[in-house]
Amino acid sequence: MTFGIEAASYHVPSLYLEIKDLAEKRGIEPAKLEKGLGLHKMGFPDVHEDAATFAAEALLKLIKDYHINPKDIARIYLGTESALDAAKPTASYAMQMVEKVLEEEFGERCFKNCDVVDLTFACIGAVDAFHNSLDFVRVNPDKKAVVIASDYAKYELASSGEYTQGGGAVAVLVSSKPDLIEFENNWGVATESVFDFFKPRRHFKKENLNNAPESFPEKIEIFTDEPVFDGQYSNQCYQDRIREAYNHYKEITGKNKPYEHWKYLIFHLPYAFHGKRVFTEIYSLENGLSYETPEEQKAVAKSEAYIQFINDKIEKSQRASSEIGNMYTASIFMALLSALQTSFNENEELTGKEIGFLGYGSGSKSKVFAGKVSANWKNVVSKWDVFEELKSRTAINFETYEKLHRKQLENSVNENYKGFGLKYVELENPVLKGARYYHYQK
Ligand SMILES: CC(C)(COP(=O)([O-])OP(=O)([O-])OC[C@H]1O[C@@H](n2cnc3c(N)ncnc32)[C@H](O)[C@@H]1OP(=O)([O-])[O-])[C@@H](O)C(=O)NCCC(=O)NCCSC(=O)C[C@@](C)(O)CC(=O)[O-]
Repeated sequence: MTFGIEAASYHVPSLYLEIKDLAEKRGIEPAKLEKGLGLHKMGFPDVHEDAATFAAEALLKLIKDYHINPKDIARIYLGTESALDAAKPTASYAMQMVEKVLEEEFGERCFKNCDVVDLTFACIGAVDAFHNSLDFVRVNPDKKAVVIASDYAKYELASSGEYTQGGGAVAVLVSSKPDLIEFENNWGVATESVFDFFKPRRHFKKENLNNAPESFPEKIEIFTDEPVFDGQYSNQCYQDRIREAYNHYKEITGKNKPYEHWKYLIFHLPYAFHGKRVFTEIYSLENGLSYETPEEQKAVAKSEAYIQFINDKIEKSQRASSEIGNMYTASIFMALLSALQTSFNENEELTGKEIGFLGYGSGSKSKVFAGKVSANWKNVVSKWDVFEELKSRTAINFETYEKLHRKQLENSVNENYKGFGLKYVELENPVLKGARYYHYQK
C-alpha cells in the first residue's frame, strides 16, 4: 500500500506590491532584491484577509475541485505561526467558515466528527502536520486527512525582513490513494533550540508608554505578529539544520548522494533564491569541494556545474515564490506546486520521478524526506493554474501598503471581494471580547 498526497489546492492574498516600488521607497537597489534574492512581487492581505480566510479558501477549493465529501475528512491539521488566538485554533475558524458554505449541500456541521487542530513550529509546522497525518493514514488506510499550511508573513516596516513578506495557504489531502505523490517513510530530522527568529510575548512597562491611562496595569505582555529576528544568523541556522537533517536522512536510508536522484529539490523558501544560496554547502560536501573561505564558497555558487544543477533541479520551484514572497508554513508546499505546475505547463513527464524536500522552521528544526510522483499527477495538477491566477491579484501602491501594514484602513481595498472575509471582531461584549466573525460573499 502507498501513502501520500491525493489532491492539493492553494490560495494567495488578493493584493500585491511591486518589489521595485518598495526598493525605491526604502533606498535599496532594486537589483539586489530582484537579482540577488529573486523577489518581484510581495503578496499582501487586504483588510478582510488573514490566516483563517486563506486556510478556508484553500480548504473549500480542495473540497470543490476534487469533489471530496467533507464527511470523509477524518482530520484537518493546520500548520501556522500566524495564529489568531493563543487557545482557539485557527483551524477551527477555517473549518467553521467552510462548514457554513457547505451547509446547503451536506447539511449542518459536516465537520462534526472531524479532528481539528493547529500545529506550530515556525515555518515547519505544516511539514510536522503532514508528517503526523501521513502516519495517521498509514495506521488508518481507509481514512483521509487534510493538512493546511496557512500564514501571513509580516515584518516590521523598514526592517531587513520587510521585502520578504508574503502570505497564503496550501491545502493537501493525505490518503492511501496518493494520486500526486507517494511518500516513503524516512525522515531526516535535526533540531536545536536557538533564537534566530521568534515571536515572543513582548513586555511593555506602563512607565515607558505615552499617556497610559490610570487603569492600565504596571506591566503587560502581548503577542505581536512581527517577529524578533537576526537575518544572517537565521540563514546560518537554516544552513546548519538542513545539513544535519540531510546527513541524518543519508544515515537512516543508507543512500549515497540522494540529491542526485531527486528530479526537484523542494525547500522552505523564505525568499525565492534561498534554497539555491544555502545548498552550496551540502553540494560541496557531497562533491569533495572546498567550502571553507568566502572565496571558495563563491566559487562553488558561480561554477558552471552548480548553475546547471540549479536550473535543472531548483529554478522551477522558485517561480511562485518570486511572485508571492514568504508564505512561512506554506512556502515549501507552494515551491512544490510551482515546480509541478511548470512541468505540467511544459508538458514534461514526471511519473516515477523522485522529489526531495528540505523543510526548515526557525527556532529551529529541519526535516528532509522524499516522495515519488504518481502516474495520476497530471489529473491532480490540471485543477491548478498557479501563474495565471497570480495575475488576477490587485496591485497596491506604497502608500496603501503602509496603511494596510499599520492597520490604518477601515475598509477593504477590494470592497466587493468574493469569498471569505473577516466581518468584525467583537470588542464590547465581555464574554466574547476578541471573537472573530467571518462571512462569505458570492
Ligand atoms: C534573508 C535576509 C537575511 C537577506 O539579507 P540581505 O542582507 O537583504 O541580503 P544578503 O546580503 O544576504 O544577500 C543579498 C544578495 O543580493 C546580492 N546583491 C546585492 N546587490 C546586488 C545587485 N545590485 N545586483 C545583483 N545582486 C545583488 C548579493 O550579492 C547577495 O547575493 P549572493 O551573492 O550572496 O548570492 C533578510 O532578508 C532577512 O533578514 N529576512 C528575514 C529572515 C529570513 O528570511 N531568514 C531566512 C532564513 S530563516 C527561515 O527561512 C525561517 C523563516 C524566516 O521563514 C521563519 C520561520 O521559520 O518561521
